[in-house]
Amino acid sequence: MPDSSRHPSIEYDGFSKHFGRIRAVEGITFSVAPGPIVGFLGPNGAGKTTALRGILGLLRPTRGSATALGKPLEAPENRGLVVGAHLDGIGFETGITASRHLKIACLALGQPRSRVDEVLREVDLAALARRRVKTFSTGMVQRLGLATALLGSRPIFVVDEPGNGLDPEDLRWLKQNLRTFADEGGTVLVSSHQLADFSSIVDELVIMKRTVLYAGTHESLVGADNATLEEKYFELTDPFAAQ
Ligand SMILES: Nc1ncnc2c1ncn2[C@@H]1O[C@H](COP(=O)(O)OP(=O)(O)OP(=O)(O)O)[C@@H](O)[C@H]1O
Repeated sequence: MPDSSRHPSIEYDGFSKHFGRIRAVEGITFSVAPGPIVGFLGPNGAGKTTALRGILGLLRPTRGSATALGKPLEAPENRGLVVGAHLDGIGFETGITASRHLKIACLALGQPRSRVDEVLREVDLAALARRRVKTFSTGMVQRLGLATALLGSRPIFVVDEPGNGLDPEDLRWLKQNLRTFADEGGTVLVSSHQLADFSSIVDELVIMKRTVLYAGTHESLVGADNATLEEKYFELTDPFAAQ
């Protein structure tokens, strides 16, 4: 992002990912520093999840690089300790309880079991710790995903479409949590295609559609001509429809 006084935690440098003939992401370059909440926006199929999977070391770039704290996260033991992530469509073993799920994740991450109760409290799921995940609502599943991402007390938090399935109360809770994490010096990159949900919370924006269309502050995007984020977003992503 444009403020070079903060050392970036996430850096994409010419990152491209092709799946056969599908050019999902083409040469994206931007960085994210601790402090601001950075919204990663783009229409369906724009390549957001592919780019996030790149930073998590879950896929290899066709060209370029994606690094967190200066390194690619390909080693699984590094991945969990640097970046807490909650990706859209993540699966849970539905027959187990929330508490059991988190205990297994603690083992995988080398975290003490005491973190389980702490994160359950952080995401307001303590009362449901012994309920089976298959009985959870979508919002509860989202909270469990976020709890898993928070387990390692990591400096970077990457969240893909966290608003999906959340009611307004859940959404307010989520925004407050992301803000607290960022205010405490965490790095937050949160993807969405739901503009209204996040326009009130993101400080900086990366808007992409295969390539980066905008990377900068929320204020400078909408400020100059007093436009709304939605107007600017459509101008960038669908210039013909915006006319
Ligand atoms: N494993 C894969 N194999 C083939 N094509 C893929 C694969 N993963 C993603 N794609 C394609 O890459 C493009 C970008 O997909 P991606 O999921 O990254 O977009 P997105 O911005 O996250 O979309 P959404 O908001 O709908 O989740 C799409 O055309 C998708 O079909």
